[in-house]
Amino acid sequence: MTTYEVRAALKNHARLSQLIYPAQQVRAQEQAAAEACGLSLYQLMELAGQAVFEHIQVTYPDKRHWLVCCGKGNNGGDGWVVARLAHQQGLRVEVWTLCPPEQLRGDAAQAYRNYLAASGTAPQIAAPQHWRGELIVDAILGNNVQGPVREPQLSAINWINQQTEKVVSIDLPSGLAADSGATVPVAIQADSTITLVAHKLAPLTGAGRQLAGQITLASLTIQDAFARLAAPVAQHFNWRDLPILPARSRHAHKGNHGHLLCVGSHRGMPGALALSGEAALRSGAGLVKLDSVAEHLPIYASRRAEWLLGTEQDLSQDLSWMSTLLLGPGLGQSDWSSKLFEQCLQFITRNPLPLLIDADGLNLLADSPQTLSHDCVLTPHPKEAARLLGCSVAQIERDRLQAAINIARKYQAICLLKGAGTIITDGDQHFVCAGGNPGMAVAGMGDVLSGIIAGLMAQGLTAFDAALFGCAVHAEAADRIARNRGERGILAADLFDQLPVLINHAVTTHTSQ
Ligand SMILES: NC(=O)C1=CN([C@@H]2O[C@H](COP(=O)(O)OP(=O)(O)OC[C@H]3O[C@@H](n4cnc5c(N)ncnc54)[C@H](O)[C@@H]3O)[C@@H](O)[C@H]2O)[C@H](O)CC1
Ligand SMILES: [K+]
Repeated sequence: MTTYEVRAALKNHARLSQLIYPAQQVRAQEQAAAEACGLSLYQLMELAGQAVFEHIQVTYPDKRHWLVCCGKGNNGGDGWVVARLAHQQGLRVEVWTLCPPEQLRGDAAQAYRNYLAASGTAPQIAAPQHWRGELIVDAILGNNVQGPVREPQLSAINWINQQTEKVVSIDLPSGLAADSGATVPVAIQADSTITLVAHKLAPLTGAGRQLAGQITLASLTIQDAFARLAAPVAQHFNWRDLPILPARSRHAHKGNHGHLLCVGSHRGMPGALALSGEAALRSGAGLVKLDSVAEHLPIYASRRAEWLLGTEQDLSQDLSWMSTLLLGPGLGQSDWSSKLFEQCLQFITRNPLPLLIDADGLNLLADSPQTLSHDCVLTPHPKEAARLLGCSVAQIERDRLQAAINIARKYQAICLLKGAGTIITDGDQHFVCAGGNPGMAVAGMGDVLSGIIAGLMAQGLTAFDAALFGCAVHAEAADRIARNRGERGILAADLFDQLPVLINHAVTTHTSQ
């Protein structure tokens, strides 16, 4: 397979709705973008309020008694617009303002005055007592949270999180830091979030994906002007965005599609390497060899005749045979593990070849850090990422993108940081996978992912392209199963049947066009 520019194709076909912007870029450019469209910032706030109001009416048509909680800034201003529109439509709406109205400034003050003129109803300052409504609009904090949430916003967030009614957040769940995803100390748990102007990173990865609920983007009619002015930080993508893989030549033979060597599975852990090895075959790798402890070989031989098999005695010759190395699934951290790890890394250092390090291979790498190459993919989950950076898991989760960038730069490799909204970066270009679901948080899913990516690298995709393609296919496979059978009870091996369909489906779809 010729080297294929998955990354370039994703970037060339990116829609604005897939680009992710730093909050500072949104705040800096939305005014110029609005003015380029003949709009004032206040008119943009009106559009924001209308978008939120219409979203709520469509999503929750039966909810006729709302509480709108407005903060001090323009996120609160959006809330005043929503409250006014709801009042004008005859809904029962109460406003809880965290800022005495006379202290409001700018567009937010204007939105408040328009609300008061339309409703004649003064807002309440204190937390509602014995409130019995149906829906809460979170207009407390938006994309401009600075530092840990202070009072009275903190108490308001905690009060809302204790209610049972539906919660709709404007722009971001209040308290969620737009770019890092930090929630210090707490953020709103929303049922849905209407993201304004452009996507920010936090709701798309890590805890933010849970806090935001269902995300809807409202670009407020300024998307084209905004895209010309602002610089995105990352791109959101999924399986449907993947470019076609080149069809295979008619006279291909198994040697054309890579010699993948999978090293791992210390004594008692045969399953990990089997999952990776099968995923690699299902992803189109030509020859796949498993090197593990001798006692596992009969298990592998009885499970899949297609594999070549070896032990640590064969490792030296197998390293010379291979074109791509997958190191780590089930490897363990024993002396046996360390010996194989060192032998593999020393070989790769002398003979640079595509390499994927996963699982305990990452823990062993963390114990003896060394720079690798951009033809290497590291696939840590947050705990392994913390080991690789020598920090805590909490620090990883407080800024997932920066953590992935730090790993990519420290080890000079592609970093795929697993978790909700997997992040893939080479340290300069950053992608967030939109696919995936909590049903993937089960044993073996990581082994399958590493097998898919290594299988694609064996077929000639670059490390970055294989990580992007493999991550999206892995997530889509699990999402299809979840759509059919629900999220609980998905087994890692269940993905195998989906893999050829998804990889070849891309080929079939595009070749038919
Ligand atoms: N017309 C427009 O500009 C539009 C803005 N949109 C909405 O506005 C927000 C961004 O508004 P901004 O005033 O910049 O910030 P916020 O409303 O998010 O909050 C700032 C506000 O909150 C206080 N604050 C900041 N940090 C903390 C903290 N850690 N604890 C407590 N309070 C905090 C701060 O003092 C300010 O008063 C954006 O999200 C949109 O919702 C729309 O895009 C429409 C056009
Ligand atoms: K909000």
